[in-house]
Amino acid sequence: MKKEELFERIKGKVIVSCQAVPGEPLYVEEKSIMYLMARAAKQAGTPAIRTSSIRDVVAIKEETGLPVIGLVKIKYDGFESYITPTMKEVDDLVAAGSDVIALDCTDQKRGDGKSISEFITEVRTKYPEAVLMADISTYEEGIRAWKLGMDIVGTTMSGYTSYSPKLDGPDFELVKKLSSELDIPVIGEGRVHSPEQAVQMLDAGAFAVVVGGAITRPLEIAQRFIKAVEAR
Ligand SMILES: CC(=O)N[C@H](C=O)[C@@H](O)[C@H](O)[C@H](O)COP(=O)(O)O
Repeated sequence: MKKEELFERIKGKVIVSCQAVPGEPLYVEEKSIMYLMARAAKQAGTPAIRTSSIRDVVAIKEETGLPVIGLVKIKYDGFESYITPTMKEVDDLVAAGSDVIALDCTDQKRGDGKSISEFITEVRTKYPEAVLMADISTYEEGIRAWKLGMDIVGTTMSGYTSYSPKLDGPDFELVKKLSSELDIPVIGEGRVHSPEQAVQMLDAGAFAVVVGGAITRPLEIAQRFIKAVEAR
């Protein structure tokens, strides 16, 4: 799908993130079951799915026919970044037909001696036509990713790097600042737990919103209910 067509499709919408990694209740070793979550999200009207792992990218594309924002979560020795940290994962996602490739564009430590600017430039050079999403945690990281030619910036990592604010809810401020500066889509992502917060993300300037755990992580949802009741 062409970049412009994809942008038109997701503008002002909720993209559902369907992810389960080993250790999570919905991770099944033998086969991907995330395509069932994606089926539900499609029926609800989502224009695209965000997912992790090659097998889930493939299964979800096959099930839904929707464009997919793909990433590979992997923790290499010496790396803090774990979202599509090296060219190997980028190559695999491209080969799997991922419509968008999401990668960590934070200042977190990389174990390969490359700066994040070098890595982004390598990816952009190798795949000039790919649609690349930068998962960032601060304003400065967002600006740098944009300057280096990333196509989309997402606030995915805000709250998950040691130096970004630890908020209970979404980072509306970051969305607001980035969307007023950048001429590429800024996706509001991370801890959007209610429909009201999704609307607030768009009101803050987000081009689209990604909602994950609040829809597709039953453990997280159940914990939130139980915690609230226990605190009563
Ligand atoms: C920090 C990190 O690793 N985020 C991951 C990135 O893809 C996913 O685990 C999140 O579910 C996704 O960002 C959506 O966020 P939330 O599930 O809060 O709606």
